[in-house]
Amino acid sequence: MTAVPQQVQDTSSAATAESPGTSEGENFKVCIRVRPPLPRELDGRIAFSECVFVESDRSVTISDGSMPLNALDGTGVPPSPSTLEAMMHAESYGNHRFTFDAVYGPESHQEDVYESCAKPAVTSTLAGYNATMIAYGQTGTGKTFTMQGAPRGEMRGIIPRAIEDVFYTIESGGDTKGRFLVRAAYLQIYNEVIYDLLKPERTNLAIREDRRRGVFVEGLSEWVVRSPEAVRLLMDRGAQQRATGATRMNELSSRSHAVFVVVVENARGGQISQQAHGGTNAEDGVSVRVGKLNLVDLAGSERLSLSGAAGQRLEETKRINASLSALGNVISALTDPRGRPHVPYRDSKLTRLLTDSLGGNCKTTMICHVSPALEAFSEGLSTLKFASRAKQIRNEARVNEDLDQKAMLRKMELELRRLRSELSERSNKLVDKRKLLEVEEKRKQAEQDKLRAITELQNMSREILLEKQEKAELEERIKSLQSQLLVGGGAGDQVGAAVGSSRKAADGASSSSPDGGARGGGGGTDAARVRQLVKRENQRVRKEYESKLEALERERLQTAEDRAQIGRYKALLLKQRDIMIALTQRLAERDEHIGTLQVELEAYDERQRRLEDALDEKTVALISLRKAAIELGPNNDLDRAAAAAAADASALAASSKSASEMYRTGSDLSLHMHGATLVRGDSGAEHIPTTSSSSSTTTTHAVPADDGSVLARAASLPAPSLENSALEEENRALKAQAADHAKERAALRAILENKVAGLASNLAEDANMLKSADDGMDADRVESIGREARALQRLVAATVKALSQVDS
Ligand SMILES: Nc1ncnc2c1ncn2[C@@H]1O[C@H](COP(=O)(O)OP(=O)(O)OP(=O)(O)O)[C@@H](O)[C@H]1O
Repeated sequence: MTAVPQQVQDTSSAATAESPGTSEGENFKVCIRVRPPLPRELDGRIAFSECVFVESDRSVTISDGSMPLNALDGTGVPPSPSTLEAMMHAESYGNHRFTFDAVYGPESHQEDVYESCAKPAVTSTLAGYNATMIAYGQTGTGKTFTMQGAPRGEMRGIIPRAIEDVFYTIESGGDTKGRFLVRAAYLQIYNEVIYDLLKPERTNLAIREDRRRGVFVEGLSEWVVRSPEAVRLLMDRGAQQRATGATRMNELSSRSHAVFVVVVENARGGQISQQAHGGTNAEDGVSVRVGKLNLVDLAGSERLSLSGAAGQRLEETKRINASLSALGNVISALTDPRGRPHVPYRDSKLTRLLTDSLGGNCKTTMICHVSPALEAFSEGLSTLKFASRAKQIRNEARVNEDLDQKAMLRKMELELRRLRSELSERSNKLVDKRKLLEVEEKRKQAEQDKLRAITELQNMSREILLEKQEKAELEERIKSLQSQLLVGGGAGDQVGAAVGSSRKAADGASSSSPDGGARGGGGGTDAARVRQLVKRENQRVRKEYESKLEALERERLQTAEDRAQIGRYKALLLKQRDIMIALTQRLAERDEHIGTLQVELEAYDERQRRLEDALDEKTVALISLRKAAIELGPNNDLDRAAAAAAADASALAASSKSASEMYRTGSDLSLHMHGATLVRGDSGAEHIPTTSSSSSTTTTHAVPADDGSVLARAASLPAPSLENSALEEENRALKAQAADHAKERAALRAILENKVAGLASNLAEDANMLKSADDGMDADRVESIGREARALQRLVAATVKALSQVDS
């Protein structure tokens, strides 16, 4: 092997300048992970050629293959300064060796990476530190694999393992003490815009900074989680929202920087108490530590010339490269050997968000990923140089005490405490209310008992009073009896004897007391007698009272019976009143009917009168004709015709008059039927017997013009035959008129008969009804209505009879 200048740049001296034990060096760790070759690299057109060689768990060499890797191996000769200088200007070829906090080769396991690289930072968050894990590297080098990996199993990445560890550590209670609250948030920076991956509607979020919270994303949703499973669900949800796309180097390339944030609050010491005014009491020995773990999966850098990206993909790549370049600038500024000039955190959202993680209050671990393939030599070398530079960053990590007492855990505990106290207060109130109700119930019961007792007492005292009164009455009676006995006033021989012996006994005892007999030794018998007397008297009085009570009871029953009877009478009276009202209505209707009939009758009379007048005039004319006929000679036709006409007229007049009178004097049962019966003679002519004086009267009447014409015609008859035929003609007309009249009369009679019969039957019904309901009714009134009805019935019968006679 020819001697060639060593082109190995060994950064180990710079990277490990600080001993691992010092805090600042510990706070910013840089690890390298080399992924295994992918199938596409192994099976590609160009045979796979390796360029990254892991030499130990802390050192790695990258070689473009232009010289043997082991060229310096075994020489142990450090490069001369001139050689180093030459190397610095020949960065893109040759062999480069780097030393870091840890180097993981292609065969490294997820668990190893987590345990040695991530775990210390993760557990430090439980102690109140900020910790950040940043996966850096070219696209397709395994950043997402390291951070997320598979959700379950051996391939689980740092994030799921970190979450599990957080909960495991809390639950196992090892070094951790107190109460914990774990919250999670998930965001992505895509095209320099911040998105909330757990609330996709929240976009374009702003980064803010304040003294208490440091740098934070305003409006980013935080989710309280109680188990690794809950966190896994959040991660899955967020991963679905994350921007990915296929690139030449990676089929599922992350096109955004993703940050999964876990905040752990730990309250230690005494309980958080709430002051009366609602604030917290800082003096109660409670300390709340707030640790924040940022798990950052950066989008991969990509050479535009190689990516072949265009359009949106090109824009994404540019933005990704720009933000990664800003990250490089921040790191350069932070590691500037001239000191710490302006650090351009604000040049990108990524660096702004990672302000604390880069040179601030944080325990940061950067895992830089490289591809083993020679084709990625240039990017790999660039990554290693970047990592080497970052390794010089110094962070100052300190425990975050929640001095302002605004930690969410504190707030939640206070809220919990407040709610608990409210609950207990309400429960107490409820109990109080229940007690109050019970007491109230008891009070009511007691009041009722008291009232009942008072009533009973009143009853008892009333009874006692009565008893006392009775007793006093009895005593009074006894006294009066005794006084009677003392004076010996005829109260019976037995009593007199008893008292007499009592007095004797009293005298013997030289006692002047009225009841001395009972007290004295010899008065024992007297006292017994008196008692017997009193007993008897008592019995008598009792009997007397009992009989009085019975009498009173009887009286009470009688009164009740009377009252019931009165009620019945009252009901009957009401019924009778209703019947009277109905009857009065019927009578009024009947009066109305009678009035109508009266009017009809009067009309008929009027017509009758006119007919009679006409007949009278005819009669006069006939008489004149008769005279003329007599003068002409016997048995002439004119004479016969005149006689027949006179008879006819006379009959008609009589008939009219009788009918008229019959109706006018309808109430008179001894109705006279004037007029005559029409008799048909053998000759066929009608014969009218002249029974009326009017028929033979010779009185002359003023003849009206029409009827006068008949007379005039008769008087001026040229021959008797002509006269006769005229008269016969007229006679026939009169007969026809009479027949019409008779028909009319018959019809009128039928109507009248029906109406009168109806009225009569109504009256009969009324009378019957009255009879059946005359219980307690005025007897005179009933009788008078009955009489009226009977009279009407008789009147009707007579009328009907008379009419029948007229007809026959
Ligand atoms: N250590 C590893 N062991 C096995 N396979 C790995 C490892 N690292 C990466 N891979 C595989 O390499 C491919 C690319 O990995 P990954 O997507 O994690 O890269 P990346 O750096 O996140 O890419 P990008 O920046 O484009 O998102 C995946 O198929 C992944 O499974």
